[in-house]
Amino acid sequence: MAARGAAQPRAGPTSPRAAPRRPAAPAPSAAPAAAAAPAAGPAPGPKPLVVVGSVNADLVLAVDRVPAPGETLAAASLQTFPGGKGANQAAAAARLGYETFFIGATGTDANAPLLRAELEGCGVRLDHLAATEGPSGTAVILLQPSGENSIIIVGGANQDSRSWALPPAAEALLRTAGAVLLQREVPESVNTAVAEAARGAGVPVFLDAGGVDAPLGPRLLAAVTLLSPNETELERLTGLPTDSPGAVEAAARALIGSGVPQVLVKLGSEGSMLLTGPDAAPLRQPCVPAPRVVDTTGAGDCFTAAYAVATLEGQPPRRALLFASAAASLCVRRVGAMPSMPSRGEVDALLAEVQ
Ligand SMILES: Nc1ncnc2c1ncn2[C@@H]1O[C@H](COP(=O)(O)OP(=O)(O)OP(=O)(O)O)[C@@H](O)[C@H]1O
Repeated sequence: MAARGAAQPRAGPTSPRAAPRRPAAPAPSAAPAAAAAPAAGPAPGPKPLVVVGSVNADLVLAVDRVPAPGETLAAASLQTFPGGKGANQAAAAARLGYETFFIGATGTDANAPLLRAELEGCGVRLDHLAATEGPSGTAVILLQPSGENSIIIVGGANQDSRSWALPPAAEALLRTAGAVLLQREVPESVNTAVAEAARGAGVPVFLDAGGVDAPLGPRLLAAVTLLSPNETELERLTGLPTDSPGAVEAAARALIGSGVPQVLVKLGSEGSMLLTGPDAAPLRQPCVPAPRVVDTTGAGDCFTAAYAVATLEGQPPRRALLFASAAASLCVRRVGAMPSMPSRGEVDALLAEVQ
């Protein structure tokens, strides 16, 4: 199975990027309402989305098979793709036209400029993208003819503590964001510190559960506003089965019972399910069918980011679920992770078609 956030080889060139635009509606926040702006001054703008997380170079080697110990094999091709769940989600949100900052770090290797350029091309604000001496996060993917992947991950800058000594301006950004979006490809201590800082300032924290197969610490869980696992992650986190809609709901309720205010479960082609509280009925959203599913890599990242954007724009939960499903449906129609994130225009056009 592909590493979460790892890109697959893509056939075509990177799709054209739309310039980010400001959202139409003001972003809701758990923070106390700000004092009204003086009549003569400019109205405060919508608050940005801040994504904190990983950025990777995915090196895809096409091989006949995995080499045996001591054996040297030739690869038929080598392709390098930008990836990492944090970068994928930042790219998805920016492509949807919402002002999005990415806080993370590349290394100082030859892949760093590629990663920076790809994020920039998607319209992501990189004011707080660090360059930590050493390798960038890297996934070496041995892609076999059967489609099976064997993967070696180099944490690189994503796991380097020097990447996470955040400057005061980045910390201030976290406290004034509309929402903070996290995943699990950086150290848990980083996620916990970021989530606590944001939550302490009244900023909603969305956590995508993908990235590492390990329990979530109680401090992180306590600081999260919305947790979004896929069904495998939900099963691992709760130890409960997720093999039927009823079982998924029961497992999601178990997470709510452990203190997480909202749970958004991604169910692949089965769609998604949102629980907004212990007594709330589940909101179920079928997927928006794709005429041809080409590559589901990054669909979960696209979905979580799109849901965060819709929420920041003030869309009610049911509408936000549909918006995220439409974005993810477009994502699975194209190859790759970051290159397959749809533009706002594409999502609006699909929504107009399916409504
Ligand atoms: N075959 C499909 N057709 C249409 N939409 C899909 C399909 N597969 C996934 N989606 C959409 O993408 C969303 C997220 O997909 P999925 O549940 O596979 O996330 P994930 O497991 O986190 O994915 P990944 O790890 O590949 O990023 C689904 O809730 C659904 O809306």
